[in-house]
Amino acid sequence: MLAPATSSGTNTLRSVEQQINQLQTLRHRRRPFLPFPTPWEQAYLQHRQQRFLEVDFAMMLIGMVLYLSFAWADWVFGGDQSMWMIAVRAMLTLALLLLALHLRQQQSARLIPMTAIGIALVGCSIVAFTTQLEGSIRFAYHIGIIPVQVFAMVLLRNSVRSFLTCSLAMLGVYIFTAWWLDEQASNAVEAALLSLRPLFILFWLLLIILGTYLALAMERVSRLEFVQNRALELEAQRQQHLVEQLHQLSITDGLTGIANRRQFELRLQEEWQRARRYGQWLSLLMIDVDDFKAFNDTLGHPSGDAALRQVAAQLHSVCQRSGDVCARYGGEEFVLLLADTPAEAAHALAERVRQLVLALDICHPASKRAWLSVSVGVASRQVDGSDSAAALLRQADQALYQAKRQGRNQVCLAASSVSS
Ligand SMILES: Nc1nc2c(ncn2[C@@H]2O[C@H](COP(=O)(O)OP(=O)(O)OP(=O)(O)O)[C@@H](O)[C@H]2O)c(=O)[nH]1
Repeated sequence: MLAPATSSGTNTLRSVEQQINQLQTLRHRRRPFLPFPTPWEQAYLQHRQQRFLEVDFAMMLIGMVLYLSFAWADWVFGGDQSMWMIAVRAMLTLALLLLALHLRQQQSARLIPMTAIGIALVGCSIVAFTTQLEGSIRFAYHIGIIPVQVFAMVLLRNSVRSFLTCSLAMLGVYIFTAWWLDEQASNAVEAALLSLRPLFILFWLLLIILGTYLALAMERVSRLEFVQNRALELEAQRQQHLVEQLHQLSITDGLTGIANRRQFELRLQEEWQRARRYGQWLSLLMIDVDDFKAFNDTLGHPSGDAALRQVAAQLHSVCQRSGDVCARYGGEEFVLLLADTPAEAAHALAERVRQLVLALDICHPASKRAWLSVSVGVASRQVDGSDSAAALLRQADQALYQAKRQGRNQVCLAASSVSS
């Protein structure tokens, strides 16, 4: 029967519509940050990853090359400390490169948080270098933290959380180190530079505030774009479900849930053509409920409807093969189209159908048999170019008429079926 398929389609449609409504609510939220429910958050991270992966990865490589290239400064100004500073630079760059390559290959959504950790480590390494250097040159290393902060602004532009965590971690380490070491100036220039440190921290803070604002705006745009794309995808799914449902409705009988006459006529033409191509047998059973007007008149139309549904279910149960079609032809008349089935097999099946309906034990007070029964007309032919599907239908109808004339509750095989 077609009805259950339609109801599962309705459930899917409802779930798609619920998601569209949820997305609409999200879209109209005024808050600067747009968090998603967990499954969508995962999908969003994946989407962001795919969109920016290549461009961000190139930027990371540039950052690593720049960081490593400053080994020359360690070599020239590092004095006794130069070797370990270069070693730290090289090892950190190598570790970050391997990690970035791995996460890129995995298409992992952790690339952004890992980038934040990597940038924070680079920043901390520069703070560590400043603690080891002697003389005024160490203040050039202090300034070196600013390009790192700018890289954080660029690479973490779509993730406020990662940007803030990374930036505040670097600033925190810097302030803590400055306070803990309590550096002393050895000349007037150093004293002037040390007195400028609060200003430096203030500039840095301004940079972080600016970066946070940019990241919030960029992330919001990126999330809204994701919501919009998802809504479009779901809308396309909704349209497709609606078209499928409409199609199902157009080929289904509303009362019984089996195929309707329209669908039967289409399938009859298809099966007729197929049988003609392969020279196969095609059989048609026309089934009519006996004395149904009297049934309705005595038990009422609702009981008549219920009886028709039960009969349809029995008929449907005998259609086992994919080429078989069970349809309501109209009123209390049904048809079974049996592909690749010769006359004897069709006759046997028709007899089974008749008995199955009797076995329903539906009481029919106005019938002389006392139980609801059907008459069946059977027409079969081995299809060639000499005849038409309409002729097969006519023959089945004539056989049904004969079954009615002979007293109902019986099966009649069309004469033409035997001679074929
Ligand atoms: N309850 C109900 N009755 C229907 C439906 N479609 C057709 N009928 C009734 O089926 C009856 C068919 O009556 P007839 O064509 O006179 O045939 P019959 O009484 O079955 O007599 P025979 O076919 O000669 O045995 C009519 O009373 C229709 O109203 C339906 O969907 N529901």
